[in-house]
Amino acid sequence: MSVEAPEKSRKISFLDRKESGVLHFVKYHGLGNDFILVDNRNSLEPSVTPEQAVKLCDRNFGIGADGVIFAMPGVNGTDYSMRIFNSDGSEPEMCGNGVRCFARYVADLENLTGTRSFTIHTGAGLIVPEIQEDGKVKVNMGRPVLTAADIPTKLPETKNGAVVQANLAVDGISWKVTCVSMGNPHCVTFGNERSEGLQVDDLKLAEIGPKFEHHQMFPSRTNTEFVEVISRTHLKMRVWERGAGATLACGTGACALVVAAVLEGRIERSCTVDLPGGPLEIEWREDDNLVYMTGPAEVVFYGSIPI
Ligand SMILES: N[C@@H](CCC[C@H](N)C(=O)O)C(=O)O
Repeated sequence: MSVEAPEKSRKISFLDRKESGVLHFVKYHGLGNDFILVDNRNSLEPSVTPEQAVKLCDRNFGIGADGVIFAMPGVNGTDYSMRIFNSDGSEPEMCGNGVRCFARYVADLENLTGTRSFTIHTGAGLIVPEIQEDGKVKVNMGRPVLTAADIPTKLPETKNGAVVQANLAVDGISWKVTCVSMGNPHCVTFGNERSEGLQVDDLKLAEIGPKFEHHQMFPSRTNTEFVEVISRTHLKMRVWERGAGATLACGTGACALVVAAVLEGRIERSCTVDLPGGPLEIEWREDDNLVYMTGPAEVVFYGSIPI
């Protein structure tokens, strides 16, 4: 693997390179949730297989990342399509931190500067990121899905057709969970029968996370957010991601937990979410039911690797 510093003068020539047998990529991160971005604008078929993605994401034997993201041609009139493989090779429908990185990446590929907005086709439908003047990316993340069958979860709907504070038994403890899909499934919990309010720093995430991810109540597995309420406009969370494990941030997860916290009557609709990698601003609008996420996306390095 070769690595190049992200200097402005070298970017264009690097991004234009296309030798066969070599993958040219740019690594980005959104609050430490890191991705290998691949220029796939010439095809709707990913140029990397799920098995290769697992190797590329390996932090000891590969580049190291939480996922591989492909910038593809748009469909149905959109500017681009985005697909992603998790670090275990599975393909999720959406990725919030990834879509912010995607916006910065395509702006770089197309040599665009200043404020820019793109329409992106994803497995979760149309997503619209906008690069702001300060370099942060504000994303229209669409509307949350709350019906059990569509999340999907086998847990019962408990409140107005949504799964709110349902009981989920994990290791003999009953957890209160609210389930939300932001295109991908999320199980959000603020506590269990032993402790009503979580202190998220005390959780043994690597022990408990996989038990939620693979729980029989989640037929497509699930991402799980463990949340501590700091105030009515401030939450703190740790996440166990489907297909990636403990990560430093999850954008769809931050959106899902704000929706869950509003449904549980814990917070206002506009909120700061502290993730291990830093804060995201999330707003769930009452008038049109859309969720907006604002946060950073940064280049880590440019690289090439034989494939
Ligand atoms: N980190 C992402 C979510 C990535 C997909 C997730 N692991 C899944 O399988 O659903 C985010 O920022 O949203």
